[in-house]
Amino acid sequence: MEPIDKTQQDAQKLAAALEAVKFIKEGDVVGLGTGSTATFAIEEIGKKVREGLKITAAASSKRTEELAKSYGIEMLDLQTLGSIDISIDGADEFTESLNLIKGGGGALFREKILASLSKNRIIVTDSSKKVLKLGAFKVPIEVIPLALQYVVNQVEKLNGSSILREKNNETFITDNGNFIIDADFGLIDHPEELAKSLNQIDGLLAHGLFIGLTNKVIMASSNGVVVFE
Ligand SMILES: O=C[C@H](O)[C@H](O)[C@H](O)COP(=O)(O)O
Repeated sequence: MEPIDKTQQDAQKLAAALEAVKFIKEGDVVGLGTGSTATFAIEEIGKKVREGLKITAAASSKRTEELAKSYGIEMLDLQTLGSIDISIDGADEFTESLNLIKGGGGALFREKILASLSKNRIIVTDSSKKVLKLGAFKVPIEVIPLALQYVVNQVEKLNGSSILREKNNETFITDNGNFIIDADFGLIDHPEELAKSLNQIDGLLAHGLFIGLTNKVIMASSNGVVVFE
C-alpha cells in the first residue's frame, strides 16, 4: 500500500475514474457504483452525456441514482434489467488476483447484483486500496435485522468478530432496510472459502467479499495509471 494524503488520493481516484469511462461505448447500459471514486466516474459520464453520448444506466444505491439523475443520465430499474454492458465501481481493498472487499458505504448487496449482471466489470481505485491479502478492512455484511444475533454467532464460528455499524450514533440502515455488521477475520488467507462459508448463513443477505466478480482494476498511483486484469 502506497502512503498518500487526501489530496493525492482524490487526484488518483479522479485519474482512475477518467480512464475507466473511456471504455463506455455509445448505446451501452452502464452500471454505476457507489462511493467517492465511483462518483468521479459518474460526474465524467454526466459530462459526456451532456456532450451527446447516448447511454442508459442503472444504479447500485439510492445515492447514486439521485446523483446520476442530477447529471441528466437516463436511469433504468435494476429490478427489470437482464444485463449490463459495463459497470464502474470502487472498492475498499483489492488484490492482484482481482478479489475485493466492498461495502464501506453500505451498498454491497446492490453492487453485487450490478456486478453479477455486468459483462465488463471495472473497478476504479487509488493506490491505497491495493493489498497483498484482504482483511485489514473489515468485511461488511448485510444482515436481515431479525437474524442479527444468529448471523453474529455464525460469523464467530468462522473466527470473525462483528461490530454493528452505526452512523451518527444510530444503527446504520441500508437501502434495503437491513443492518450492516463489519466483521474482522484478520488477514484472510483463503477468501474464496470464507465467501462460500458466509454464503451459507441464513439471514445474511450479502457480504463484501467480491470473488471472481471483476474483469479489470484500474488503479491510479503516483507513477500513473496501472491496470490489473
Ligand atoms: O458500499 C460502498 C462501495 O462498496 C464503495 O465502492 C467502496 O466502499 C469504496 O468507496 P470509496 O470509493 O469512497 O473509497
